[in-house]
Amino acid sequence: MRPMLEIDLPYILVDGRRFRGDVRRIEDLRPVLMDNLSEEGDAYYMFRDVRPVHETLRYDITVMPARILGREFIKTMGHYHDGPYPEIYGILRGEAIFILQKRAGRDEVLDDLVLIRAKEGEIVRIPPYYGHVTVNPSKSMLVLENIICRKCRSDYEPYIRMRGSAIYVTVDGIVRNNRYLYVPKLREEKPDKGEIFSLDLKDLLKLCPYQ
Ligand SMILES: O=P(O)(O)OC[C@H]1O[C@H](O)[C@H](O)[C@@H](O)[C@@H]1O
Repeated sequence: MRPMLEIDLPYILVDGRRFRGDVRRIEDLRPVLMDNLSEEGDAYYMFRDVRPVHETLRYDITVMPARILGREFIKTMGHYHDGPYPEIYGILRGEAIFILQKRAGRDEVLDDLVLIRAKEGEIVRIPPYYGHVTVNPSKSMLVLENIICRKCRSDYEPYIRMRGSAIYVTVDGIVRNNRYLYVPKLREEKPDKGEIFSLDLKDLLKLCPYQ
């Protein structure tokens, strides 16, 4: 069942419990943005461990108000995981574009690039070894839920070094990031229907391989 959620930034109430989020600022996003920007302010809010799932898994909520940064729609920093950890996202409110990419040995050479458009009531799975960025391409607030293995750490360095993912989602459409040396043809995939709390625990436990 989806959580009862009230948003009063920088706080949220999840099933009646109040949490204060960690804030990702526009200044933090600067190194991964297409355009050079002098703007400042809050970009998005990350609320971690806000509902129990299982001792090995963490459930987070991310709230990203709509905003345009230069020509780009607001997005997450982007990261790879430090091991073979998949991740599952659900869209609680709004619309999202997920950009997934898989490296072929070096940060600047990819062997897969995938775009997934998802809206409220849909699920997106991040496979092991895929880096991922989530964009809010709309005029409304995006609210995401995600479940991830507690052991998993995020590696932001490749996204900072490459100045974001291989493509940017802008008001003029998709723009290629020319810092990448080789990028395969962009594939578009569909999300699944559903909410992550309706998934089987057996399915969710696959998020923590080898335990
Ligand atoms: O870590 P970022 O690229 O900024 O993305 C933001 C989100 O990423 C992960 O999925 C975390 O589990 C979330 O807690 C976080 O809010």
